[in-house]
Amino acid sequence: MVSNVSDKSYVDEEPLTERKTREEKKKVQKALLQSDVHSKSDKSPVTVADYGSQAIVSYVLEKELPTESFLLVAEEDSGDLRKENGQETVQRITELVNDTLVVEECYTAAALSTEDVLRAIDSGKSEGGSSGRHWVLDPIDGTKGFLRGDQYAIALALLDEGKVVLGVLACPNLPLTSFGANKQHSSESSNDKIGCLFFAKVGEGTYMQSLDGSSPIKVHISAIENPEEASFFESFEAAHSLHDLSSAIAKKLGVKAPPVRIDSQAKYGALSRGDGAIYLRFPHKGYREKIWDHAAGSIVVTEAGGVVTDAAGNPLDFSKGKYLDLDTGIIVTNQKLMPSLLKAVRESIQEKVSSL
Ligand SMILES: Nc1ncnc2c1ncn2[C@@H]1O[C@H](COP(=O)(O)OS(=O)(=O)O)[C@@H](OP(=O)(O)O)[C@H]1O
Ligand SMILES: [Mg+2]
Ligand SMILES: [Mg+2]
Ligand SMILES: [Mg+2]
Repeated sequence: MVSNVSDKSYVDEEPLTERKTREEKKKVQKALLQSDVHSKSDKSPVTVADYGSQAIVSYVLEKELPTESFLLVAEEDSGDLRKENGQETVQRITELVNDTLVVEECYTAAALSTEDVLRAIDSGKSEGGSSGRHWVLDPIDGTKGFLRGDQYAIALALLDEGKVVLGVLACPNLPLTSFGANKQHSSESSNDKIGCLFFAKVGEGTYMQSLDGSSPIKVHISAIENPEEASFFESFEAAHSLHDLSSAIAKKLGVKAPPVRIDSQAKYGALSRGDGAIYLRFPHKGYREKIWDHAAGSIVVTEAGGVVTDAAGNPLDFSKGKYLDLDTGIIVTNQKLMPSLLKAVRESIQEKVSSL
């Protein structure tokens, strides 16, 4: 629940002209990106925006933290870009990066070369682990959502000795007020202002502010205790999570509302302010979860009072390198609902197995 919804800077409707400009920008962005989408070896999409975002975050972190030995675990690498047919794409990424850095006045002096950009992307090659400090970055989480003009997030976290101690989640298409069961694609149609930044530091709670810079407010996970009143989030993409298993779990719990399907770690952000009460994620057999898909989101939720575990109730372990080594899936809710959610998950998985 957003604690001070009476704060007018949050709930003011966006003026019509600004909304039109934003919609126009989105259309242009979408058209531009359709022609700049590439397929990675695992067949997932990557765009100039994924590479550009990784280059910028990596470059800025390294500039801002000159005294720290800088280790970054990030999703993208420059392998495909360094191939012969990657030159044109690298050129476009470099233009995008320089145009963006120019807007931030302190970086105007530095026009980056294509090699600087490739190097910045490759700073993200650290493997993570249980010792020292590692930044963890998903430069665009929910690339498919980004391409559809739906939800996506830029997700950055800091691991200290394998534990998440800081998380920042930028959700440019997430409405500032709420994203509930009846607002599945509200970023396209509502008058709400959009663009949220969530941030959490261990022991200090979770805060949200608008991406255009209002003052932060503290947010809290839903306090709902009766599952009949709860709504739940799951992946937009059926290929990323077993929707039929989530639906069986929700039915067993007595959840009445239909699932709210949104892309990316925006689900964790929305959950941290009480938009829904549960997040269920059950990837298809054989998929290995990466730490950059959950590190920032998990601290944003836990610092807001939530609990994040695997399907067996174990906390997520970010100390094992790039991958999360977990049992079956990821579930998130508040402390009150977790015991009954775990029971419903266990029973539904057993029923699924015995029906095979
Ligand atoms: N097969 C499969 N199963 C499970 N998860 C997968 C799978 N393939 C990809 N991914 C990862 O899902 C990330 C997108 O987040 P979500 O799954 O939460 O969003 S959604 O499906 O787009 O709704 C997405 O993150 P990005 O690659 O950053 O977009 C992937 O890391
Ligand atoms: Mg990806
Ligand atoms: Mg991701
Ligand atoms: Mg990504």
